[in-house]
Amino acid sequence: MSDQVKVAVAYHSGYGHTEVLAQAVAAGAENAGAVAVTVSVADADTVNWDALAEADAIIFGSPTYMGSVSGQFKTFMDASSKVWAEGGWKDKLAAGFTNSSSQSGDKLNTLQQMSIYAAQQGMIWVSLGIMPGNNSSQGSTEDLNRLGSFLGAMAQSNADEGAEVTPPQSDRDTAQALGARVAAAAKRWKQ
Ligand SMILES: Cc1cc2nc3c(=O)[nH]c(=O)nc-3n(C[C@H](O)[C@H](O)[C@H](O)COP(=O)(O)O)c2cc1C
Repeated sequence: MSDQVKVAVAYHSGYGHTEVLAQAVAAGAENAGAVAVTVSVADADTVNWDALAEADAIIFGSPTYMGSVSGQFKTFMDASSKVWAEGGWKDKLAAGFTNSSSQSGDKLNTLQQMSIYAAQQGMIWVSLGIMPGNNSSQGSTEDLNRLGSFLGAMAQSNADEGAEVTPPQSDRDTAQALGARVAAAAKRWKQ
């Protein structure tokens, strides 16, 4: 067995904003020494299940649509019931990120959904591990974790702007930090 940690980022993105974050998460994992791969789950029939099976950690990403994961992400979750039946992802690390247009937008529900899903799969949930930013007179929207999440990484994309502009750099950096944290945790977990 190779010592190098493998991190897979399993994500759906309808309009590209969450995809930018998926790439940031993967970059963060790679910067921390892991091999990272992004796996689109937009079409449950063509998901790269092998890449997910080979990973030491899977980081889930979905936009928040109607206060929960997107329909496509939920279809992927349901399609993974075969993996669940076989305990295929048991003891892998898991984490999550989400993005929506409102500051809250009920993103917490999406991360909770992902963490319960990971628990059902017998996975071990890794939190964001960054103190809340932008919550004092000294804070700013440029802070890491500017939306103050603990369970996973949250991002906010203005509804009238494309993924080349929004979410802002602070959210991309927060996603990158999540990828690095999971890669480091997976390295320790693997020893
Ligand atoms: C069907 C639908 C439902 C949405 N529901 C929410 C929501 O509950 N809360 C919110 O803040 N934004 C909501 N949005 C906005 C998206 O979360 C936002 O546009 C996000 O950046 C889309 O990410 P994507 O480009 O990766 O699909 C919704 C958008 C769509 C299309």
